[in-house]
Amino acid sequence: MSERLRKILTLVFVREPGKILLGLKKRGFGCGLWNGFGGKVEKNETILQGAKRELVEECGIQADVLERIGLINFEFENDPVIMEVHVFLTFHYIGDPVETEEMKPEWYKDGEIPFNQMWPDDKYWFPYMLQKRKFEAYFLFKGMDTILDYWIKESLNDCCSSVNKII
Ligand SMILES: COc1nc(N)nc2c1ncn2[C@H]1C[C@H](O)[C@@H](COP(=O)(O)OP(=O)(O)OP(=O)(O)O)O1
Repeated sequence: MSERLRKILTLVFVREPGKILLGLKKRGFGCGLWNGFGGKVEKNETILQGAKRELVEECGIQADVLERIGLINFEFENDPVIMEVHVFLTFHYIGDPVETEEMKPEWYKDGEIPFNQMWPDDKYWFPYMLQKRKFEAYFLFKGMDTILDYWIKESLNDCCSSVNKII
């Protein structure tokens, strides 16, 4: 997998005890689905900087400390690009969530997460993230709705990625 083209993205979850902040994506990739906050890492920024920037841009929340909790590689059938998504978590943040052009934020209780309006992979790895168990995962999609193959393991390497990045 290391020789494939990769798009590097972030995905950030803001937590309160027993609650999680999700955003309804209002445009672009994943439009109409609830998700964490994040996006493409830009040139000249680290993955962590990208994660913090996207959190501010998408819901107005500033988090100085983000814990890297997961790494998910997504592959879409007939698409040569691997999406490498770095998942972060924070309980420490400044500001109240605000609606932006890209996301409509809302708090959900841990037991009331709307998996039927989320990416189909989420129900597999959310339990790790909610329990603060570091994980790595891989999903192969056919279209946007069907998972053809996947694995999850409870561990997370320090190193990030690979050759042939496109960001
Ligand atoms: C395929 O399964 C996915 N599941 C989940 N939960 N999240 C995913 C999946 N695929 C991508 N994502 C995440 C990763 C990012 O946080 C966003 C996509 O970011 P986007 O393409 O919107 O990036 P931006 O830089 O914000 O894009 P624009 O500014 O160009 O709109 O979804």
